[in-house]
Formats: sequence, C-alpha cells, structure tokens
Amino acid sequence: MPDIQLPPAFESQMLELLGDAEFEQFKQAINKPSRTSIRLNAAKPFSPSWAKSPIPWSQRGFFLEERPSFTLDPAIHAGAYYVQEASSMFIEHILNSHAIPKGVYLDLSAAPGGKSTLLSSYLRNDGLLVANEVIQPRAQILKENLVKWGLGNAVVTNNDPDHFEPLEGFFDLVLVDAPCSGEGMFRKDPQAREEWSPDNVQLCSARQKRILDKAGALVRGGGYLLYSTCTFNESENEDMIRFLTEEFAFEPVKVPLDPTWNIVESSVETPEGTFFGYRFFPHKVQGEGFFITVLKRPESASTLEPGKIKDFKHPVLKSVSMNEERALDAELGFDGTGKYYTLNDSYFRINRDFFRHFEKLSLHLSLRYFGVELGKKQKKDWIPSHEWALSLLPKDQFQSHELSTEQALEFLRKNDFEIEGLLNGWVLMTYQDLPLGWVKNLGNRVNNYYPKEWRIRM
Ligand SMILES: C[S@@+](CC[C@H](N)C(=O)[O-])C[C@H]1O[C@@H](n2cnc3c(N)ncnc32)[C@H](O)[C@@H]1O
Repeated sequence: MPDIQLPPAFESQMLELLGDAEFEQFKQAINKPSRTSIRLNAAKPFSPSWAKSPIPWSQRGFFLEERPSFTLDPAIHAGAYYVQEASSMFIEHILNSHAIPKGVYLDLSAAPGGKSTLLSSYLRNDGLLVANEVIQPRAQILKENLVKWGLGNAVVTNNDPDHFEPLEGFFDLVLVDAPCSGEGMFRKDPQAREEWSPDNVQLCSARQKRILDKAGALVRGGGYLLYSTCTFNESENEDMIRFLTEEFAFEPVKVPLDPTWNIVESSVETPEGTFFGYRFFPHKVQGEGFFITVLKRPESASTLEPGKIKDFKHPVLKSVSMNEERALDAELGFDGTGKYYTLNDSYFRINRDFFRHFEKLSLHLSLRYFGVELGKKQKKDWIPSHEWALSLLPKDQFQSHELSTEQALEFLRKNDFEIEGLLNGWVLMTYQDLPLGWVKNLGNRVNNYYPKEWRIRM
C-alpha cells in the first residue's frame, strides 16, 4: 500500500503540534491499519470468544484481532454489541471516574449513535437520554441503533441546536460530539483527507462555536458539558474551551489518567482557571484521533425544572389513563414503572420517573422515537412491534423459538424458512437467547415480520 498522502498545510500544522520526531511516528501510525473494536451491551448477555483484549479505559470495550463480517453475525442485529472506535469509549471512563450524576442527558449530535448507546447504558433506569440528530436520514439510523440497543430510556429527536432554546438549564449532561474537519479519521477515511483545508478548519470552528453557543446554555446548574471532536487542531479544540468560558460560567474538570494509556492532556489558561483537554493520537493509543474536554456548570447556574403539565395536550401523542395503564401492566406482565402514550394507535412506554421531562421535551422538539414502541392492539390481541422484541421488556405471553446461525440469517434476510413445531400465533425468534424479531405462524404458513428496511442483503 502506498503511503497516505497528507495535505501539506496539515503536515505543517502537525509538525508544529508534535515536533519532528513525533510527527514521523504519527505518519508511520496512520499508514498502519486501524484496530477494530466493539463495546458489549451489558443488558444483553453475550460473550463472544473473539472479544479477548480489553480496551483499558472501558469496562465493556474490546479490541478484535481482525474485522469479522459483522453483518453476518446475528448478535449485532440483536443489539448485543456496537462496533465503536476505541478512543470514543473514553467517555465511559469520564462518567465512571467522576461518578457523574444520572438524570436527563442530551447527545446533541448523536447519529449514528455510538456515544448515545454508551450514555444509554450508563443511565439504565436512572435517566432519560435525548439523542438528537439534525439531518433527517441520519436521525433514522440513530433510531435504529437505539432500538437495537433496547434499553428503552432514549428519546430520538430531529432538531437543529437552535430549537432547544426553550430547554435552557434542563439537562444534567450535554454531549456535543461536533461535526469537525476529521483529521483523526485520515487513516480510515480518504474523503476526510480530500476535504481537508485550512479554510475548512476555520469553517468547522465557526460552526462549532454556533453549536456551543446554544449547547452551553442547556446545561443545568451543577451539570456537565462534554465537548469532543475527531480532529487534532487547536482551532476546533482548545479554542472552543476558551469560547465556552468566555460565553458561560463553567468550572474545569480534570480526568484521572493512567500514564500507560498514553492519552495526552493539554491545559488552557483562562480567567476562570485552568481547563483540560484530552487528545488521542494514533501513534500513542490504539484508536483513532480524538479530543475531549469536560466542563462543569456552577451549582448557581440557572436550572429549568420540568414542572407539572396539568392536561397534557400534544398534536399527535395521547397519554393513557391511569385505569388503562393498570390494565396494560397486568395484561403484559410489566412491573408498573412505566407510563404509556399512544401515537397513531400504537402504544409506547417510557419510565414513569421521567414522564414530566418527556412531556416537556415533546412540546418543543420533533420526536422520531421514544421509550419502547409496544405495538397495536386489535380487540384483545396484540400486534407486537419489532421495537418491543428488541427491548428488555418482558414478552412472556409469547412463545419463543431459538434459531441456528443459518436460520437466524435467513430470518434477518426476511426470507421464508422452515421451522418445525411452532404453536399458532406470534413467535419471538431468538439467537443465543437474544431476541431478533417476530414471525407469525398462521398454521399453513409462517410470516416473517422482520422490518423490510432493516433486512440484510448479504
Ligand atoms: C461526529 S458526528 C457524531 C457521531 C456520533 N456522536 C456517534 O458517536 O455515533 C457529528 C454529527 O453532527 C451532525 N451535525 C452536522 N451539522 C450539525 C449542526 N449544525 N448542528 C448539530 N449537529 C450537526 C452530523 O450530521 C453528524 O451526525
């Protein structure tokens, strides 16, 4: 493979940042293939034999020896793991090392959803994640990935950062994983190299300021802002720390590092004190280029409580009466911790602890998905949704059937295939005990209900 050609202006920039000797190591590193890594979903037990080398700053992240054909592994379609670049998993270490309080989190630039699945796992039942993506088709992919992850604690929205203005001071944590010039992706992504220019860096930096100008105000008193990019230059990184501290009251947060991790800490002096950034260089860590900083809003900063909405009125969402909720819990074998809504005759469930937050959000944002969609009711029968199949919610009233790898792949291709010994009705298909979706046995034939738009084509 010929050496990767780098834009000359980028070479000068990196030489300045790293010095001669280290720049040589950097060039050598980006000419080597990147290492594939995955993060397991703790809520969906699965221990592949091929996940042996742990990523030091992550409890569930593993490097793989080679890149398998993920599409042909049914477990990935069941949400048992997510393919994620190792440096990004550092967010897990930030959350755990500071025991950052759970609550209502916002991932403002969330698609395709790697960091949202991480935040969703951290929050479990003690929080609500708003995963937002401004570009509509990307919001769809984000929804799909969170549905597969299955924790039911996320709301997917499709909004511009400007639309969040009525929610200033509402979030316990805001993550801005900003669109950037992508210098850290040069090894993996030739397009990032072709599109790079000093002018583009300045354009990205101006856009990041516009995003942060909104995002900074969304964090409640005592809450946290995480800002990250996959680029190395200071204009898109340290300059954003300066900008945030000029525009808003923030306190610095230092992240404890193990020196063997080789993550490079930078410091930024401001009138508010010394702030910190963390850089991942491919010649120092086994991951792609990444930068992240953590800032904390002072306790005295303004906070927006969700308040009590007396009569929840929404153009398309309807809340379900208490009586019907009790009946649903009894019928479905749920534990009573959920609150239900209907949308186009389909039932949705969210964690009751956060329903006030959810209702407030729903009045300001463009919802693409929330909680778990359960499906529709026809008289006494349920037409269960695919989302319910992939969620952690009980599905005890349905029979289930374990598939072999070949059968699971046929199911995921949405092909018809022979299954012996099924009772009539809805049957949950599982692979290594992980739910994959539904079939309906009509007696004379079995219909495959895997969503058409998700089917695999290999
Ligand atoms: C680095 S990617 C996010 C990756 C994602 N956080 C993950 O871990 O999977 C940046 C995202 O920002 C979105 N974006 C683009 N322009 C934006 C803007 N003006 N405001 C907010 N987000 C924007 C892009 O569509 C893209 O999905």
